[in-house]
Amino acid sequence: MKKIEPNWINSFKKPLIISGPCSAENENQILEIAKRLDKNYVEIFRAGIWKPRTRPNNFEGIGEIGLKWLNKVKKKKGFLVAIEVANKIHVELALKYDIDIIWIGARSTVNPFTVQEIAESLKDTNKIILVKNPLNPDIDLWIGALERLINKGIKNLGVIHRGFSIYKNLKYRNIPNWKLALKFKKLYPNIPMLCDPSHICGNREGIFEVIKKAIHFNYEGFIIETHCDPDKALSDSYQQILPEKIKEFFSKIDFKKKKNIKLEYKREFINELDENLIYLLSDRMILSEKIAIIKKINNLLVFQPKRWESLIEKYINLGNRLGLSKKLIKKIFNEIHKESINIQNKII
Ligand SMILES: C=C(O[C@@H]1C=C(C(=O)O)C=C[C@H]1O)C(=O)O
Repeated sequence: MKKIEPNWINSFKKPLIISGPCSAENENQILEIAKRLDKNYVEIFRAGIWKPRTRPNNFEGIGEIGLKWLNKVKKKKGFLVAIEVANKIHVELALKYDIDIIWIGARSTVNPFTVQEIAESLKDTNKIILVKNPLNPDIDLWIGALERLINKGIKNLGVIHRGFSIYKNLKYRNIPNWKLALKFKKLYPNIPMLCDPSHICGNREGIFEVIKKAIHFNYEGFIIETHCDPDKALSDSYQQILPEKIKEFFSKIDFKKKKNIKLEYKREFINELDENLIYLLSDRMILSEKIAIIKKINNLLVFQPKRWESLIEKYINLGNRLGLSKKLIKKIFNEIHKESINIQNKII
């Protein structure tokens, strides 16, 4: 990748906060959210105009009229405005309505044809272009998207870590990969990196915990979804927070208090893995309950020595291959098995 000069981000407060609704729904909603966002914290107003929904027949965005509402936010409320684009027509409209910041969504970053089309229609723009990570944790795909934009003379670039798609939701809707994002940062230190806690979490509860982590990892900014009535939002209602929450949270953060990043980063990894272990254990015990119901109906014994012996042998071998002692595997799985038997005995 060509060298990128340090840049546009310096003209904003640190951290840069982009906020606003997942989707523009109506003019009142847009103006109300803009009114309630504190401009001492939020400098850029976001709103989805075209929404890439997983299943059809959902609200797929308000379209061009929403760009007029964003112009009002710009003129009346003094925010810069940001939207997502996913094709040439979106780009043309974004430029026509003088949108200041344009981002490419995760579902577009995965597709080089889409990125190429967007890059060509943005050719030589001075607008700020942000690229969300692709759905799958493939750093080259992310870098490739930036290269396509750079090749078309686009200079004001940034990236957004919005987490990666997973088959099964454990704690997150899209699991953050801090390691991959930090690797990116190391490779391209002059490209500002923002964090999108709303899409990482997929719920309101975890958002500020994710922001705190990202602050420790030196992220330059955040894109956070806000709505004046989150429960009634037409898209992603679970993850939007009230506009006032932004000031409430950021006013309490001491940005000078930095922790040891290397240690924090490793600890973060451990916490993440431990939490996933707990989620998996919970799933495993739920399955034991279901098995107990089947055993009850079929008059079977709870303890199945043959199955248990074959399982423990298999696990010891797998542990051995992965550098874990027989003693450890036996200890852990004996406890798990004991608990599983207790659960089943209560049902039978
Ligand atoms: C879950 C079962 O019941 C018991 C519990 C087991 C476990 O938790 O791994 C395995 C065998 C049985 O002793 C089963 O029969 O598969």
